[in-house]
Amino acid sequence: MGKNILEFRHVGKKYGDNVVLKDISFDIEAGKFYTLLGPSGSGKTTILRIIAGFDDATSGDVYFDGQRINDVPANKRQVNTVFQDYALFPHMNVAENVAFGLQIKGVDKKTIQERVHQALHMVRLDGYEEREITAMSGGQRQRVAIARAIVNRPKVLLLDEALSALDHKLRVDMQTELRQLQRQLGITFIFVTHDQEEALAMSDQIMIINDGKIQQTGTPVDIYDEPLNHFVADFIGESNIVPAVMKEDYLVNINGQDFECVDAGMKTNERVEVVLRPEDLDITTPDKGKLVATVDTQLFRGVDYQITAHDLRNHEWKINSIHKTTVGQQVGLTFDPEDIHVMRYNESEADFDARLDSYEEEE
Ligand SMILES: Nc1ncnc2c1ncn2[C@@H]1O[C@H](COP(=O)(O)OP(=O)(O)OP(=O)(O)O)[C@@H](O)[C@H]1O
Repeated sequence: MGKNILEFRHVGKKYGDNVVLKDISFDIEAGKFYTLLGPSGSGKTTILRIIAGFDDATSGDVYFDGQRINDVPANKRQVNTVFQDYALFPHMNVAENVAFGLQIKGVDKKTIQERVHQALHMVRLDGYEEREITAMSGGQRQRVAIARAIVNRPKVLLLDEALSALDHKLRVDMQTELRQLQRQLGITFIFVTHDQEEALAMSDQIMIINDGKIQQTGTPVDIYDEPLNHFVADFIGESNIVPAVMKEDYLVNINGQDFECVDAGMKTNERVEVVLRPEDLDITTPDKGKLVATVDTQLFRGVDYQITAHDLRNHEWKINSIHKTTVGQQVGLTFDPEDIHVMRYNESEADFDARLDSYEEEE
């Protein structure tokens, strides 16, 4: 484990009666690329604002490099922010925009010039010093905004939906660039997005937030393969999420049938949810399938077919397969027991039983 640059301990935030963050604790390791991922209104920007010092936590403690910083003003923190709209000064040229923060701090002219030069070089904008902001493209403005933030040599760079104003192609290019820049600079990036593909592609660690609570923190692979709860499994990628009951440590009853699974440490008769990703399911003949289903839709996607099918209990399954089917065809669904991911069920038992009942009644 590396050193923590930032720690939240039981941080809560309220605006009036509106509870926006609920007892949030996490550690941010120095030099890594973190992504805060969650739906609109989940509290991502609020976390960034508390880190930057633009907003106060209502309760709890925030530590930066081991020091409590709740009362340290924004301009005294070693943190810079790249905003969604970049917030550049339109009446200044590129170099003046990047130099602004250093001028405010009273840094001497020669040093400013050197550092502006360096910062523009880092974002591959050498030679653009005199260019007016209004004569720069969206992607170039994005780079100026990043240069303006890194020129201060912050220990942590916060990026709030920093790529969302760019078109798709440029956005994908910038994802690679940002990732390279972070490695080159070796500073901690905390990137906010509601785009899961962006989060999976860029991050060392993803923190999934919903409803003011951290739902799960982990590497992209952890989050995708081992979601902790229904929200995470549903939010990241496509999933089949099915209520099920544990029979033994390694046996789970799905849809009235027992399936071997990896021992996930659940109790016998525990109510669980099972996640099977569409790419983990495949199509075979009905006699060879673990489940029998009827194809409802099929979409050709170049590399494979995206298929939906309903089983004998009328439950819908999403399958990605290289095997072509026809709508209305009866097929078998296969999967490898190792790909069954079992999750603890967080809702009340009554809710679960109602869901299981309705599922079984569909027969
Ligand atoms: N200054 C404020 N006063 C009152 N409520 C606020 C204030 N700022 C944010 N909120 C509320 O706090 C909640 C979380 O907002 P926040 O901006 O952190 O969400 P977010 O996850 O960043 O969303 P988005 O992806 O839409 O930017 C929202 O319900 C929002 O309405």
